[in-house]
Amino acid sequence: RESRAMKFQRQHMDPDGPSNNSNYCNQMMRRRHMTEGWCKPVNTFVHEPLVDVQAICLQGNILCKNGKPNCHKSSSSMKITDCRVKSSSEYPDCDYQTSHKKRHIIVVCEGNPYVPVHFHASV
Ligand SMILES: Nc1ncnc2c1ncn2[C@@H]1O[C@H](C(=O)NS(=O)(=O)C[C@H]2[C@@H](O)[C@H](n3ccc(=O)[nH]c3=O)O[C@@H]2CO)[C@@H](O)[C@H]1O
Repeated sequence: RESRAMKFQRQHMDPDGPSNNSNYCNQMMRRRHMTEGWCKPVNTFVHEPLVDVQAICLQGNILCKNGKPNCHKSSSSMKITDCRVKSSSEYPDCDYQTSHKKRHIIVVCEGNPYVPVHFHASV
């Protein structure tokens, strides 16, 4: 059974990325198993060391949009890639728009150790 922390890493961590091609999302969304059963509509990959992303849980504690208190915003901006499914995309041929950005990210942290378990948003 995959832990929530490991699921976060599978879905959102790519420290060595991105390969600078427009097909990055199409490759990575498949490789990380987010195109099975459906094309996950939106997914962000973070191109920073895992320890830096884990450290966010000790940084800016903010209220989540759903009112829960366990969101944390990175103190610095981070290299990310937003993958957004194209309106023309038809399962199982999931086709994504790839957008490389530099943003502060907001993650949900939980558990002991207190680590990222969900990607909330980027700002
Ligand atoms: N405070 C909390 N405390 C504890 N748990 C909390 C809390 N809040 C949510 N969960 C839980 O998280 C789970 C989950 O899957 N949340 S999710 O919003 O749908 C994930 C989004 C994210 O994967 C992706 N996305 C989205 C935007 C973006 O820029 N980049 C990007 O990648 O799209 C997904 C859908 O938006 C769900 O079980 C919910 O109950």
